[in-house]
Amino acid sequence: QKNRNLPPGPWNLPVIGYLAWLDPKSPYLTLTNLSRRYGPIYGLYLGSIYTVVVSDAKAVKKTFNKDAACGRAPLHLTHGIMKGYGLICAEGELWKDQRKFVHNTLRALGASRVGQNREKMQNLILDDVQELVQYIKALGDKAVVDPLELLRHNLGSVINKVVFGVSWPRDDETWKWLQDLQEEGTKLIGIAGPLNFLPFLRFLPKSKQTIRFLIEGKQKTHEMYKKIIDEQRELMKNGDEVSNFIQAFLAEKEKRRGTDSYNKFYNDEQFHHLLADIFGASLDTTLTTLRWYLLYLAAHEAIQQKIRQQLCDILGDNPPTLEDMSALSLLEASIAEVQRIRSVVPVGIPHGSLDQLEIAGYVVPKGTMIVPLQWAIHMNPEIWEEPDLYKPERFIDDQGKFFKPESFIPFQTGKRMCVGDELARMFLFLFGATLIQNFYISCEDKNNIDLNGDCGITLTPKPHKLVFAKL
Ligand code: HEM
Repeated sequence: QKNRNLPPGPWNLPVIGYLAWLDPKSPYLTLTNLSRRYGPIYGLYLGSIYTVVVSDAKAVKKTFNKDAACGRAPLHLTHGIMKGYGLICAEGELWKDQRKFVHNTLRALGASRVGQNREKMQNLILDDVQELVQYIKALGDKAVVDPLELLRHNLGSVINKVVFGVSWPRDDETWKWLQDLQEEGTKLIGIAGPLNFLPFLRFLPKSKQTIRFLIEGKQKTHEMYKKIIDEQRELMKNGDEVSNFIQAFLAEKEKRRGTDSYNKFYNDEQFHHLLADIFGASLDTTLTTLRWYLLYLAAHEAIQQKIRQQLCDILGDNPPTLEDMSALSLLEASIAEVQRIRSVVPVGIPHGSLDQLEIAGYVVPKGTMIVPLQWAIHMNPEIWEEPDLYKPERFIDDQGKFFKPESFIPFQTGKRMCVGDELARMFLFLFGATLIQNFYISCEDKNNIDLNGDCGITLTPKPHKLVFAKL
């Protein structure tokens, strides 16, 4: 290692590397412990894949700003199953083109800090927020519910409108099927982790079954997309302004007619993978963050009351709007603090090196998986005093304003940072503020509040119920 100037790291077994010692339920904890021992940049083998783990926010930023670090890790999931299509798994020219297209489309649809469609997007979200509030109120003065299904329907409903231009009722069969598939798929991707690193596991019957489920699920959703795309194509004939992702893609494809990119980047295969990526990347992450947020509010009733007081002082009885965001510093801070204390992607979304590159003086070879270890960064006691405590005031400056410390990277940083961060901020703010304004939220069993998560592709709260008491 010294001769090749690789980062330090633990001893690895042949073939399986460090996988034998990785806690399968909480791999982020094993990796965090190693970072305390070997430092903020260390290397190890996960199966056959050489991996560099970075647990320093500055180093993540510097690294992920380099073109050579903008690839995806050489995993079976990204390269074998998704075949490099879509956005999350794409690389090179395809990634650059589609990233720009997705970024511009989100802005044009109103998911941006400024612009005329911001209010349109806000109203689209608020419609579903209000529907959720009415639904919970109809369940009784003190509704005891698992927030998972409620939030998934209404968050998903906004996302369906933005991505597909479709709005399904709560009990629609296609919508239920899509949600179940998404949940099962996410679970299996988590379980299929070792498949990514140990190619020979793919030949075991159990693994074959998992891979078949993922591939069949993908094919079935793509079939469904085809029908929705045809409907949207018809609607576009009215000549109205583009109002969702499908229409934006069709319009962009038309613009590219006669150029190389028409077939290369705007083909059906890419289209379907891209739709699945936007849907999956936005629903899972915002849903999980909101679930954690409500659970933490229920477990910290005094903090919840302080946030409600600020809402009342600033808004009175008016519903929240995005204009109010900067004045509601405690609300913003309490959301950020939950994103810190329960990173929804605790090991981060890994990158892959497209070329040899330098990270903090070490030389990292081409084809390395680079892990931005969010958990270690967000729970580092040298940066965050008493990191295990929920303290929204960490994100409030001397003037009482919300601020983001450099070591806070739930959306990661650099050239490949989450493209939907603004949309996520809108979702979390509008759903969070409205629910606190309308309900007193508490835990069903106050003596048994479990704030530990289950780790698949995301870190999710364990199944739980909350009490929503009407205010
Ligand atoms: C709280 C909510 C969210 C969190 C915590 C989150 C987090 C992340 C992270 C950590 C990445 C990896 C960035 C990297 O590779 O460096 C990512 C990528 C991505 N996110 Fe999000 N995200 C959220 C919401 C959304 C939403 C609402 C959208 C909707 C458009 C979205 C779309 C994407 C896409 C398409 C990528 C892939 C970008 C690329 O590979 O270039 N995300 N997200």
